Amino acid sequence: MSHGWGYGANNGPEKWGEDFPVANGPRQSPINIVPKEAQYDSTLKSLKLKYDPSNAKGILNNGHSFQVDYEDDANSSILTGGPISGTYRLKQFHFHWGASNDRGSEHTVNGIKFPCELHLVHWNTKYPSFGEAASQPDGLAVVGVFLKIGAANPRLQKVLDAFDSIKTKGKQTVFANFDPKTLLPGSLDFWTYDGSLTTPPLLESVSWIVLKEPISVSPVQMARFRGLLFTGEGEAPCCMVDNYRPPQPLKGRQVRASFE
Ligand SMILES: NS(=O)(=O)c1ccc(NC(=O)CN2C(=O)C=CC2=O)cc1
Ligand SMILES: [Zn+2]
Repeated sequence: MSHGWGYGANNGPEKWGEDFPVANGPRQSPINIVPKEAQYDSTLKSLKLKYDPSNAKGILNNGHSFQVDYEDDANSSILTGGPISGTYRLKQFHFHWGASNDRGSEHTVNGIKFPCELHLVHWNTKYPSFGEAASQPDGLAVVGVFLKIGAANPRLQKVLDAFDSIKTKGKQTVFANFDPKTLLPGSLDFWTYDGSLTTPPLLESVSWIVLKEPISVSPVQMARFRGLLFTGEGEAPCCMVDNYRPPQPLKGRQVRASFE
């Protein structure tokens, strides 16, 4: 691709391998999760997420999604337990969604697509920085949460209310005092497998932790996600939708379940 990667016909997931050959690697993400083929692992610890809301810094439209960035210069917003060993720090969270409610998630369950998927991105503090960790096989841990159509989710409101300030690519605004734990479902039951970033550079450094229980989002709230733009101010507007990579080959990987 002579131009930057994206989700269009000329620069989308089917083309990423031209600039990022790891796209065809042995541990790519996302995947289709088949619960009946996941192995219950009683040695998996329960997930521990401890977030300090004051670590929230800002919210940014990066032209592929929007992300909420966190201060990560101390162990104040961390993930421990689950399949990982050691302490991983929250770096940012973001979402992937569809142009309509029949698609949008990256992971699927028995081939079912959800309209949206939340990713909470953490890096292993055994490495000096996110960038360093992102190039290591045990460098990152991403918690994935499915969103399903239902009642309006009041926990999303603060994020949605920031959209008017970050409509176009490159726009960002202050986003303070937000605890991402409020976005999690009641159960922390999860599936886990070794995978990758789902966007370029597609680095194979992610321990994926996908929660079984979805959270709700209303059709009106989903419509507001779709009001964001991939494009920058003054460019021909292109709605930020279908910013998801489809499931990738499992290539013999084992998916483990924290629950029976
Ligand atoms: N969709 S996903 O697999 O959770 C996924 C997660 C993360 C990234 N990339 C980054 O985090 C890039 N990045 C840096 O390198 C430093 C800050 C930052 O945002 C790409 C994909
Ligand atoms: Zn993501």
